[in-house]
Amino acid sequence: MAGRRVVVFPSSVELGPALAHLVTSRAEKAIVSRGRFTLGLSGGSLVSMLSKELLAMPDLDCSKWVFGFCDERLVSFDDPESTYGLYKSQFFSKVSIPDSGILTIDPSLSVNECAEDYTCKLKKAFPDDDFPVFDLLLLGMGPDGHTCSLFPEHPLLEETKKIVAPISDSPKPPPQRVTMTFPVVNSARSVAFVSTGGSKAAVLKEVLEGREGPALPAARVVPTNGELFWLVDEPAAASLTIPVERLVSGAKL
Ligand SMILES: O=C1O[C@H](COP(=O)(O)O)[C@@H](O)[C@H](O)[C@H]1O
Repeated sequence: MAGRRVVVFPSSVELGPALAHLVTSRAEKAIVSRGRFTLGLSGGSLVSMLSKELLAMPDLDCSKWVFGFCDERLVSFDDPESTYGLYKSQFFSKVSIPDSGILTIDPSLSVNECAEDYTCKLKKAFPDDDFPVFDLLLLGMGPDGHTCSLFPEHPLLEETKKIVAPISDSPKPPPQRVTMTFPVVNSARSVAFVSTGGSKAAVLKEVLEGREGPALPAARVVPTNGELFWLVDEPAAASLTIPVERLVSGAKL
């Protein structure tokens, strides 16, 4: 697929620093062009890797960064399932970021109200865009091919109008969540999936090489004008037959 880069690293030891370089290089570029860097975060296994690797970057300056969430679980911030709560303890509490730089959900609301409230926050942060155009979205992919909280065969895959959608029947707990929709994901300037471990090998092949039946959610991420990276480790890439890139250690994306 044109414009898609599938980059395979021996392990997360090499992948992590490359991810951090990708984030900070896109941040520098965005701040020069637009005065700020807008970054959408995912949860799951990404949280600890990203937090550790960004904190290891010399001279990390997030004062002009605006963080949003590609999806979020509707639980209180001190619940171990809260993506914001995890980033707060592992990253936000360790760097200087103005409160206005983190766009959080309001977990006290019902799931429908929460999606509406988060839509308003994104519209306010992106007043010029019909769908918010993030500089970079970092995505994960579950073993079922879901990304954000967009799950296989779920009606939300067909959403074309909403910026943020509520979901009350997530097959992966917790059941109540809010998620960015595909129009937002595919409007981003850059999207990077991070996928590691042998448990992702079979689904990664289906997503990147195609499958019979409807495309899995992760395969529907095709930025309209933006760049798309798949950063994966060797165990996740084990079943791939398409050409991939293998960067030498320390190379930048
Ligand atoms: O539930 C979620 O799962 C996906 C994938 O997580 P992973 O642990 O398999 O990497 C994640 O991207 C999403 O943000 C999260 O809510």
